[in-house]
Amino acid sequence: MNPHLARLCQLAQQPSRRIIGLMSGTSLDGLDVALCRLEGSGPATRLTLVQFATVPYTDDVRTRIRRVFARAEVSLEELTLLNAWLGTLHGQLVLECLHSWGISPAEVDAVASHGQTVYHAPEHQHQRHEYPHNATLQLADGDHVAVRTGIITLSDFRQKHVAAGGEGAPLAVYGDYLLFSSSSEDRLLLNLGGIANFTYLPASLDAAAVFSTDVGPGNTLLDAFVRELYPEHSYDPDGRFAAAGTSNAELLQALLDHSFFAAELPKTTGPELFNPTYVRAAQQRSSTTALSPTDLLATLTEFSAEGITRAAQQAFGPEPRAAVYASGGGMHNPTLMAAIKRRLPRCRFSDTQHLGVAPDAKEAVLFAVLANETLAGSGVAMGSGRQRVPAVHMGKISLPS
Ligand SMILES: Nc1ncnc2c1ncn2[C@@H]1O[C@H](COP(=O)(O)OP(=O)(O)OP(=O)(O)O)[C@@H](O)[C@H]1O
Ligand SMILES: CC(=O)N[C@H]1[C@@H]2OC[C@@H](O2)[C@@H](O)[C@@H]1O[C@H](C)C(=O)O
Repeated sequence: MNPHLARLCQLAQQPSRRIIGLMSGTSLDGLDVALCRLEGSGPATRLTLVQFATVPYTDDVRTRIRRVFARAEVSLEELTLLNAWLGTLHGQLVLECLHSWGISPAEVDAVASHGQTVYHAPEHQHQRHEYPHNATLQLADGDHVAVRTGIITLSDFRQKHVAAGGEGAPLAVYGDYLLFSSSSEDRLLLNLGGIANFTYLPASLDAAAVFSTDVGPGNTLLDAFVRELYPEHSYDPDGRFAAAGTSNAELLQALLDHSFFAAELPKTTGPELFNPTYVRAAQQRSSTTALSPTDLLATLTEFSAEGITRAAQQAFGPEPRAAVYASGGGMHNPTLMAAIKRRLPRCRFSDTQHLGVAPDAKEAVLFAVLANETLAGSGVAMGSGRQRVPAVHMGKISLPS
């Protein structure tokens, strides 16, 4: 028997596993590396975050990813080269993190690697009728991570979700449900990444009512315009630029004038739609092309907050009431957080640290949970409910040799 397969069987039967979750999100700020200890599986899962680091990307890495990122047309050569290069880079960054933590690769059971989304194409967005299905593409091939680290690697989690009829995202729902459900309160797990999304976890613990949805832009538009208007910054530091401006009602209205906001939940989106071209078209339509930089950023901040609010109202009526636990980089932007809180006055706000998981680590942790389910679980069933995707095990398995 292939010794790696024997090792896989052994892993599946162990009472606990050490799994490194890797996430490289739409903000391209770096690679999140979360070393987790997972006991059990399914609703009995117990997670301990042992170590966490965000390894910042160099300008060179960002530039290479941006050459293909969210672009409908790219060089096929570039895409091919980047896929292998990013896989090796992610593997190397895992080794460097382990070295700095004083942990040897042999002490890790598996890597759960999300890779880098370069194009997300739900059917409602691509509208290519000759392809009547959803699609999404993540780079950083798992074989390269496995060979570089010597650790069994699970990767490319989103394809199975698409194959089972989903949009390939948000996958947060499965981990959120297993880790953060509580019978004491209705919870909204709000992640403010490049794209914002939330997971609803009812106090009833009814799996059929649980769902996760993208709601619109989080930081992606803010980051893009800050980079253009203030080249020395990559994001609006503590929301200061937006706080110095005034939101423009006409532009906000034009930004919200898209079928995505009325589409049924759950739904997904990405920077393929919400990008500077989208904003400029809205500025043209609303005759607001001459807006000052701070007024533009104030409006984009309100736009993100309003997208979240509309999705919450769509799900729960005009006055949503829940305990909101924030995560993702946008929670460090007080102007954005104030705009969200103002619109959802009946919600109570805190962050996932209060649930035992550092907010910046949450997405990487969730991929470790997905890998744990694939290795040792029996499948998180949500297909009968609002999420409308049958239970599937996600992630392809790469052996190190
Ligand atoms: N102090 C801060 N002030 C304002 N914004 C901040 C601050 N710190 C982080 N951010 C925002 O958070 C972003 C990074 O967020 P995060 O790492 O959650 O994104 P991501 O994981 O790439 O996104 P996604 O979840 O969409 O894949 C930064 O680009 C910036 O917009
Ligand atoms: C296609 C893709 O990579 N989507 C990401 C992105 O970043 C945030 C939002 O858009 C979410 O839908 C998803 O990531 C998280 C981790 C998810 O799947 O839950």
